[in-house]
Parts: sequence; structure tokens; C-alpha cells
Amino acid sequence: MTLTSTPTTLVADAPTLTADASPLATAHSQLTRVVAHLGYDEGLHQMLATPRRETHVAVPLRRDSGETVLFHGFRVQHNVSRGPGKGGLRYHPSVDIDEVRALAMWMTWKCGIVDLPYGGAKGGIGIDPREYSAAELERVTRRYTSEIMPVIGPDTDIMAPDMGTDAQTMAWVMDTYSVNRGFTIPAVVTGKPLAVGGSLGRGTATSAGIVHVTAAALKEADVPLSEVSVAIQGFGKVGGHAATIFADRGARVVAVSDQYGGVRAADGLDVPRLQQHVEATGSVVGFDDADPITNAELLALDVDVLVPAALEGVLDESTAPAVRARWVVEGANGPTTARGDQILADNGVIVVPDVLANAGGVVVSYFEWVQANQTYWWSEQEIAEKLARRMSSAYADVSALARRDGISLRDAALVIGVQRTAEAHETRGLYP
Ligand SMILES: NC(=O)C1=CN([C@@H]2O[C@H](COP(=O)(O)OP(=O)(O)OC[C@H]3O[C@@H](n4cnc5c(N)ncnc54)[C@H](OP(=O)(O)O)[C@@H]3O)[C@@H](O)[C@H]2O)C=CC1
Ligand SMILES: O=C(O)CCC(=O)C(=O)O
Repeated sequence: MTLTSTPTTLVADAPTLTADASPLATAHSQLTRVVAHLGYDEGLHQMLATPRRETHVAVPLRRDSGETVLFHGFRVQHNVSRGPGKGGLRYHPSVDIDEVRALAMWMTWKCGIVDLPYGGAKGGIGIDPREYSAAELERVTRRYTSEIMPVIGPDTDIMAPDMGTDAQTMAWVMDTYSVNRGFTIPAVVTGKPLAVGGSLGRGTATSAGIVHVTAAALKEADVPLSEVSVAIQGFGKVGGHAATIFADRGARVVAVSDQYGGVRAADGLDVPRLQQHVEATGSVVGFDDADPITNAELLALDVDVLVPAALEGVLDESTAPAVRARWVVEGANGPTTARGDQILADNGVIVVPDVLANAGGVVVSYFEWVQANQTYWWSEQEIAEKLARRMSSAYADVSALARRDGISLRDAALVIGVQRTAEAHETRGLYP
């Protein structure tokens, strides 16, 4: 398991979530706006707002100590009109059915925006993975997979890593599913290790996509990527690789954070050295040649680009007014609440929305699934080129629609995702 255990000297930063930050409230409010823009009736609105299927399972764990603990696990298939459900599996203490519903809905729109033959799904377990050994996490993952076996599969619902899970987690899911079916079925999950049919480029795909859309947004203002400063909240699979790729492309990464706090260096952080520090200590906190900052301070830094790449709801009515970045590129799912979004728009901040900005992950997941189904693998360069084309084309479509209709990039992205989903419903004859 690559997740490090909690360093004993670190104290988690105060959570920034406030009352209007519920992910499901945010997702519903976004859908309501877009349905009004598209002029859909209430029946279609309700169909789009309601998950097709929700699975709630009890996941008991016998701890290494012999004690038994129980977790709640979920898998929500929000929509399957365009193809199988697709979306990550999250391990985090805040996971509950409403959060998973919101994340599943965002997956539906995301897959529509980048035109993948998928619907949207998401799963999660309310567990803090840092508190459990690798053996315990393996048992939890295998039990969860056994419980949801009837509703997942390479043609029905395909999982991938999200917060708190990784390639190893996907290998356990794949193995449990395959052993139960009697033969190896690599296409039941994506984001798995190369040794069991993973794809080159999946580990960095979400972050690479974030950098592609950032470059595209900057280009519209004639600003080169090599001239901007960037602050990134979250230094996990998405934020950590994004820091590396931004730095490799010449941008100045001036601040990063994790759940314990952040670090800042006005001239730019030495990202490779920072990665080594995190591998050794489990946190960005304590990195030398940098000043400590809190997560709240990071969100308010005077930078060109702010990338929230951790939790939902961090840019809300209390934090959004302090944002000084000109661009917010949403690496996380749902980092901005409806009120936060309005405040950013009023202040002239350009928001590249999650469903577009972080879609690189699911795009390369799709490539992984295609490769697994055809049992023929592509080179890293082929994948990088296909990803770049898909992200550039999605950004261009969204930006053109935003200009044409005089709406935000978020609304334009959601209009495309929602419209493609509704069209599939109606064409299949499922629309009542
Ligand atoms: N992985 C993927 O391919 C994709 C992920 N996403 C989204 O990106 C976001 C991050 O996912 P991912 O990088 O995979 O998850 P990881 O678990 O790999 O990393 C999460 C990061 O967020 C940090 N974090 C957790 N809580 C807080 C907090 N309260 N304040 C600040 N930072 C915090 C973690 O800190 P610490 O290390 O200290 O725990 C860690 O650095 C999520 O919203 C996810 O849904 C979206 C598309 C695809
Ligand atoms: O790669 C995938 O299938 C989905 C990743 C994910 O969970 C997300 O995009 O939010």
C-alpha cells in the first residue's frame, strides 16, 4: 500500500467546511440551473437528478488486534444511459450516501463532457485509511467488493481510485471479483497496476489533464504557462502530480498543502525535493526552504492559478471572497459551493470546473478499459497524445458554448454533459 501512515507529530488542519458546503446541495443546485437553461421539464429534471441504483453494504473488519469494527460502504450508479457506470472508490471518514450521490452525478456529466461511452457512478467507505494497516485495508476492500459483486462488472460498473484508494486497492478489487467469477477480468477496474493490466499514464492522467486545461484557459488571455504562479491544495495523487507537471512545464509552484497544513516559497518550491520530504515524513509540513501556511491562507494567496485538489466545499461563502487568484482550476470534485461560485464570478475569477478540469483521469481510465478489452496495450506517448487531444477538444467545446450563450465555463460544461445524457435517455426511449 503506498498510503503512508499518520506521522505522530502532525495535527490535522482545521476543516474549512461550512453549512452551504454539502456536495449534494451543490450538485443539485448546479443541475437545476442547467435544466432551466436547457428548458427541460420537471419530469426530465427529476430523472436526471435521481440515481438509477444505490447499494448500501455493511463492511465488517476483523482488525489485526482481533477486535471487530463495522464500516458503511456505498456504490451509487447515477446514470447508465450512455454506457456502464464509471467512477472512483473513496476511503475517507466523511463518506456518506449523500456525498457518494453527488460524486456519482458529477461522474455522469464528466463522462458526457469528454464524450466517453459511460454513465456515472461512485463508491465509498466511511473509513480513515491512515488508521489501518495494509492487511486491514486489503480485508476491507475484499469484503466490500464481495458485497457489491452483483452490481459491478466490466460491462455494468467499473471502479477506479479516488481519495484514499490507489492502484493496489484496484488490484484487490480486481482479484476478488475475478476469483469469484473463476477467471481474470482486468476490465472490471481501472487505475490498477501495470502488472495486472493497468495503463501507462493513468497515475498522472488527472493531473496532466488539469495542466492541459489550465494552459488552454491561460492561452485565451495570452498568458504563457511558464509565466504563472500556482498554489495547490492537496498533495495526493492529483495535487502531487499536478505540482510536478506544472513545475516541469515552467510554472512557479509557490504553495502546496495537505490535511496537516501547507508550505509556501515565493520563488517557487523545489517540487522533487518536496516529494522526497513527503515520502519520508508523510506530509508537506516541515519542508525546509519554505514558510508554513494554513489551508485557509493558501486559498487566499496572491497567485495566478489556484488548484483546489483535496476536499469538496472548500471555496464557500466564507473563503471565496478572499480568493485573489485570477483562475481557479478545480482538481477536486465539488471544491466550490453554489455561493462560492457566485462570489468568484462576481469578483471576475475564471473557474475551470471540476467536471472538465479533472476529467483526464477518467479519460485514461477509458483508454485502460479499451486496452484491457482488446488485450493490446498502447505506448505512453500514444496515451499522452490521445489524452491531450481529448482534453483540448473538450475545453474548446466548453469555452465556445460559454461564449455563445454568455454563461460560465461551469454552466457550459454541465450543459454539454447534461444534454448528452438526456439525449441518450430520450433516444433509448427511457424518458417517460
Ligand atoms: N485520483 C483521481 O484520479 C481523481 C481524483 N479526483 C478528485 O481529486 C481530489 C483528490 O483526490 P486524490 O488526489 O486522488 O486523493 P488522495 O487521497 O491521493 O489525496 C488527497 C489529498 O488531499 C489532502 N487532504 C485531505 N483532507 C484535507 C484537508 N482537510 N485540507 C487539505 N488537504 C486535505 C490529503 O492530505 P493527506 O495526504 O495529509 O491526507 C491529500 O494530500 C478528490 O476530490 C477526488 O475526488 C478527481 C478526478 C480523478
Ligand atoms: O477514473 C475513473 O474512472 C474515475 C475517476 C474519478 O473518480 C473521478 O473522475 O472523479
